[in-house]
Amino acid sequence: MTRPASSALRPRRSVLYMPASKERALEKAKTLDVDAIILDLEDAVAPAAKEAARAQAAGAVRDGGYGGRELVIRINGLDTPWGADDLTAAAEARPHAILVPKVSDAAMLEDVAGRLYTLDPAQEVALWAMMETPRGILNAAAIADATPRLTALVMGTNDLAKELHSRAMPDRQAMLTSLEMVVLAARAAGLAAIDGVFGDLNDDDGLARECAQGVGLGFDGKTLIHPKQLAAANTAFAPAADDIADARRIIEGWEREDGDAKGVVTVDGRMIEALHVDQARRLVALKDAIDARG
Ligand SMILES: CC(C)(COP(=O)(O)OP(=O)(O)OC[C@H]1O[C@@H](n2cnc3c(N)ncnc32)[C@H](O)[C@@H]1OP(=O)(O)O)[C@@H](O)C(=O)NCCC(=O)NCCSC(=O)C[C@H](O)C(=O)O
Ligand SMILES: [Mg+2]
Repeated sequence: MTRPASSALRPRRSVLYMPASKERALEKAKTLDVDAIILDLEDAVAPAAKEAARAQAAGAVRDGGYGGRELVIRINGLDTPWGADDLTAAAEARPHAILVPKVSDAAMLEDVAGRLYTLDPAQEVALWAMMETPRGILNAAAIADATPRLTALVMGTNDLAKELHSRAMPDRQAMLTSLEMVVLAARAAGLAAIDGVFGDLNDDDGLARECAQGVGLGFDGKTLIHPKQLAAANTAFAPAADDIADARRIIEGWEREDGDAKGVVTVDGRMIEALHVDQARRLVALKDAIDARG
């Protein structure tokens, strides 16, 4: 089985949550410089508003108008009164992906994938998994391999901190093991890895530091909660101009020196092997994908 088309390399620098109950936010998202949008039916929506939010999320996806932005609906868990109907409505609306909350083991995701198969046998809709429970983190590798529908793992650092009984610490020290395990699992299975949210809307320096840390850990992008956070993530997770120029020099040097035949060459005095060329090509492809999104 192949992965859904939305698993192709695409920018996920900025992934913005919005409560699907907020019509104004859904409309505003059409104008924002954002790579992906999560229409939330779960924790940001009060129980009394769940059904209206579900209808509004499905309607927004069906009506479109979001251009090249990736559209994701976060459903409620299948163990809640809303989860099964959310899954049906989301699958029928055909977003790029459905985000499953609080995934604790592979069986949970297999269950969702099994139900989704009857709703979307052509497998157009991908699955994303929230990594936000201690069991989920411990099972990260098995979750990442649970179904070919899965294309991204998303950190849920708020729920995880709650479950761990951990405290906010400098540089997210209490989260580091979990963050690294999720990046490891995602990379081993060829999935995207998206970092958790930064909750303080007035701390621009803190957001920039946390984005830089996410880049360093290997994440593809960051989940966000407000439009004012977009620029920081778009900048931090995009390849820098110097890195792109360097990548192009590596690719050109490799081709000029016939690296495929030699196995190893030097470019500007540096040893270059095929792995460096792969890295360089990935960076250039990401930059092209960002430019193509417009
Ligand atoms: C945090 C907010 C509740 C703040 O709302 P508000 O005070 O209304 O913001 P502003 O007045 O500053 O809004 C200015 C304009 O921007 C639009 N807006 C605001 N937020 C969003 C958004 N997220 N997406 C799109 N547009 C947004 C407003 O409509 C205003 O527009 P205009 O009228 O044209 O000027 C609010 O930002 C918010 O609800 N954020 C999202 C909260 C959310 O979705 N939370 C759930 C995900 S977090 C989570 O669960 C993580 C994970 O599971 C874990 O465990 O860690
Ligand atoms: Mg959560």
